[in-house]
Amino acid sequence: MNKISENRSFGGWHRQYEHASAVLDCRMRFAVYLPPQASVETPVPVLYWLSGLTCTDENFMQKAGAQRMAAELGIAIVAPDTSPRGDGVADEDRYDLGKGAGFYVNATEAPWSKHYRMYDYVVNELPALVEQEFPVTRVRAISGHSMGGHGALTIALRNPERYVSMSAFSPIANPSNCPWGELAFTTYLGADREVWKGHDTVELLKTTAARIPALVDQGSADSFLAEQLGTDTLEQTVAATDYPMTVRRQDGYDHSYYFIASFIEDHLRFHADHLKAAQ
Ligand SMILES: N[C@@H](CCC(=O)N[C@@H](CSC=O)C(=O)NCC(=O)O)C(=O)O
Repeated sequence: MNKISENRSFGGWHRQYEHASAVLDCRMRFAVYLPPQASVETPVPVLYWLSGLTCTDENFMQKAGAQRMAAELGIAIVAPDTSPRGDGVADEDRYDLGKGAGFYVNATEAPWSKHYRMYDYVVNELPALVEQEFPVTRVRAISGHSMGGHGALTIALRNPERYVSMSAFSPIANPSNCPWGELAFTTYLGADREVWKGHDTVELLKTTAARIPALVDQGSADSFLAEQLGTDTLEQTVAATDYPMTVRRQDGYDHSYYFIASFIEDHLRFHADHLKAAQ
């Protein structure tokens, strides 16, 4: 693992690292924010942040403005990249498939299955590395935006023993029934819609017995809301299953990081309550 940048921030440190990923079979970059409290004597819990289409580890760290509150609350934040990278990695000449669009699944279809295993990377390989290299505990929460909101919710719902809380901004909540999700799942997972259900928040909510506290924010002026995100279906499913998920509609907000920056404090405080209770 190589450190490739570091910046002091609110008394803590923002750092970027590059490492060889065995799971993805390529070199990967991720970012970590370590709050001032983090030390070997006082390890801190971790919030994993999964970004959306076209993003790298940098979008959230540079635009969300999360560091001040993470420093105050004593939470580390880890932001991985959104797909495998490198010259030998399969790609498509479009923004919603291939590099920058890993959809947090393990691809089973050629040529994608060689590198596109973002589910295993986020669930297992990256936390193992983070917990070995940094002064953090094994108490984790997970959040994300859009494609990353889909990733955060589905990964937590599939692994309730690994996360104390989950949240999302503008998640792709029902990817089996929207153009982004149908394209990605057909391409990475094949045509069997039963397989897709294992990576679809709405479908997972219908069958899970676990109850992970959850917060979702959705802007009313989001240009992707009608066609891609499935928020109405999410709300109906939460009500029908009595799932402990708060879905907030935020008037006039769009899909951008201006929206995320406006409400990230609420999400960090929400996660901090659950992370501290589990320490
Ligand atoms: N057509 C756009 C789409 C890219 C986009 O809007 N990406 C969002 C996430 S969308 C769902 O996963 C994003 O977070 N962009 C990065 C940012 O910093 O805002 C395009 O290609 O521009």
